[in-house]
Amino acid sequence: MFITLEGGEGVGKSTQLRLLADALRSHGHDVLATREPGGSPGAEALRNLLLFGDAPLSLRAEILAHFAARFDHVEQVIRPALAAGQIVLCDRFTDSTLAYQGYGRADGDAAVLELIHVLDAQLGLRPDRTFLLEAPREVARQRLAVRKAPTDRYEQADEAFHARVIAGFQAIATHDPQRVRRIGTAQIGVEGVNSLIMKEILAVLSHG
Ligand SMILES: Nc1ncnc2c1ncn2[C@@H]1O[C@H](COP(=O)(O)OP(=O)(O)OP(=O)(O)O)[C@@H](O)[C@H]1O
Ligand SMILES: Cc1cn([C@H]2C[C@H](O)[C@@H](COP(=O)(O)O)O2)c(=O)[nH]c1=O
Repeated sequence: MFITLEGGEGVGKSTQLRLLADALRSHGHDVLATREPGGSPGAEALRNLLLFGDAPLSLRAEILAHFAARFDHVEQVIRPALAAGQIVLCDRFTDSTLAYQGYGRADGDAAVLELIHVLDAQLGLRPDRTFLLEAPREVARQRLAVRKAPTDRYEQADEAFHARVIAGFQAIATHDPQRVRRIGTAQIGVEGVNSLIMKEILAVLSHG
């Protein structure tokens, strides 16, 4: 089973990934928790370039770099883990490229979305479930302000960019409601979000 967590910065993806991995392990499952961009040595090197490199890439170069990282991660880490029967939990996947590059940078430009879909089709791996965590941007910004992590290129982008990213995620969820579950995180707290996601994952594991 391949599960992804998606959403803007500060909505709680990394927190939920850790809690889900612990909860699934306590139910006896073998779990791989991973992230994008990154998750394999080559992809982590590309993450550093994409998030903290001095030279910003042109849009299509940036998309290809995200997919270069993704192909390496899928081929070297995710597929072998799935083949070994592990549940794979991934913090971000192709939906983030659609939201950040396709909507955030390209404002939904059809040719750019098509490029991303073509690369994704070559990848040939779709998540069984995606949990789209959501919070008003102001709430997410306040959470990030207390978190001590270095600020990356995307976090530094202006509010109009982040508004397009959030609208992009909403469009993805609207087009694929069977796969993508939207969860508002502003009101229900970390544990509440975790139990909603666990309930759904356990249902999928028992009924398919
Ligand atoms: N449901 C929640 N309610 C309140 N605070 C939360 C909730 N979920 C996460 N947080 C807090 O918000 C901060 C950001 O959470 P986290 O790092 O998990 O977000 P993220 O989506 O992974 O962010 P990024 O994409 O920037 O890595 C953390 O300090 C975390 O403890
Ligand atoms: C996979 C992917 C990620 N991004 C952006 C989104 C975030 O701003 C960073 C990753 O940081 P995080 O703290 O690990 O969430 O990268 C992107 O723009 N495109 C992508 O495909």
